[in-house]
Amino acid sequence: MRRDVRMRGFRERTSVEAALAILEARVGRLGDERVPLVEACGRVASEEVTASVSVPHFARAAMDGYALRGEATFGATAFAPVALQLVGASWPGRPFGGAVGAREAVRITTGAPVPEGADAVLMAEYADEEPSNAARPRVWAREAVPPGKHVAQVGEDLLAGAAVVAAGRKLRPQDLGVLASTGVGSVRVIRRPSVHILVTGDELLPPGSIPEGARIVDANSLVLGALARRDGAAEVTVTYVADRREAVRAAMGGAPEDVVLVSGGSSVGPEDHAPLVLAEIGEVAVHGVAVRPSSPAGFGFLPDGRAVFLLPGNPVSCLCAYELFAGPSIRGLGGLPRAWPHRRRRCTVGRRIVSEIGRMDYVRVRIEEERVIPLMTSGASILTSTTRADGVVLVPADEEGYGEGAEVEVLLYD
Ligand SMILES: Nc1nc2c(c(=O)[nH]1)N[C@H]1C(S)=C(S)[C@@H](COP(=O)(O)OP(=O)(O)OC[C@H]3O[C@@H](n4cnc5c(N)ncnc54)[C@H](O)[C@@H]3O)O[C@H]1N2
Ligand code: MOO
Repeated sequence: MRRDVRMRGFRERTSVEAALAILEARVGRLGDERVPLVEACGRVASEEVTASVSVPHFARAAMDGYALRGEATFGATAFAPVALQLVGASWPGRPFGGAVGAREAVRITTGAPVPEGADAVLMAEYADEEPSNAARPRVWAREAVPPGKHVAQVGEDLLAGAAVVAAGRKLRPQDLGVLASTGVGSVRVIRRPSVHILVTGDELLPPGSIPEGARIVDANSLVLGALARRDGAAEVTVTYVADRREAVRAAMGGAPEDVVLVSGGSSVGPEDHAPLVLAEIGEVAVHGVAVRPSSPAGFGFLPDGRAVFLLPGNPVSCLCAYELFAGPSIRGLGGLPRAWPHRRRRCTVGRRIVSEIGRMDYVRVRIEEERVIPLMTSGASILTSTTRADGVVLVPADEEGYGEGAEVEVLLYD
């Protein structure tokens, strides 16, 4: 779709739902790569991993004591202990080589292989060993142990063939431990997207500068970069682009990253080149959304299908447009859930939240004594409205806001 809305304004605006449906249909998951387990935490498994061996793969002692045949201890009590011949020892990594006979026992420590012939472990607390200088040392059992007692059977933790992680699993620290215990050293995970932030605006100075004259300091690249990393982006590159069409075209066309975020220049002013350039080199799918703020937001696609997001320059609009459209797409590319990652809290409206039918509203709110208070703010250039707020309430297009006492869900900023 080619259209130049500059200085004409938006005739119609796309609903947020329709815009999201386009993104869902067109921005799929990236391919996968193999990474060593030490780098796999937080990554999303691209395929199911099954255990090729059981864990443990040998029966092992769960207590320090004596491996024996449970039957041999039947009837043993503190008053009538049963004597067993001590024939050796089994240590973790250094098993007992022989077999345990009917009235024999082997000294064993936790984690050591239970020798052939033995089926139970008598805890050291219930045994008395004869001094080791005895010719044929014996151990006295003061308690009976049934067969199986204190023996971890083969596959008790995990059976060979069982699923260890499912495809789509965001790997937890303990997943890495289980994978390693089955002999796995690396895992296939979904690639994390790279993101290029194109910052337009001749008035902008890079972060770290002191604002002076008519020049202000770029805030959007920091906000966008941090949001993209939150959403799983691997690398984030920032480029400052002059408000000239050729410069915007060169930057947008030359970006090799998986996603391009354009900050500013998205609206209908004569210097708003980004939508036009995108239409020239690719396709504008949406420009102008029924949402406040960030109504001039849009997005489209480069010829190879990579998404370009047109984010309004006003900092709150930029943040809002990112959260609505770019965030779900970046998460989706990396195999993460598209839904907003914010914690949510249900609260009662303490002061009326005003909205307009026909557009979604992104309302910054404070939570005071569990009551939701919308921040009175004059516009989308007031970035401190988002630092003073505890979170945001999204009012759908078919709601006229919420009256005092209504229950709403707050998406928390922290
Ligand atoms: N005739 C119309 N004018 C405007 C409309 C409209 O519908 N019709 N929409 C307004 C709305 S809403 C917004 S939002 C802005 C969006 O415009 P742009 O995306 O073209 O943004 P800029 O003009 O480049 O900048 C707007 C504002 O934000 C400041 N800015 C820009 N980049 C940054 C940055 N990286 N860090 C901090 N601040 C930034 C910039 O200096 C401007 O003050 O259009 C309205 N106009
Ligand atoms: O939405 Mo503009 O996006 O209000 O400042």
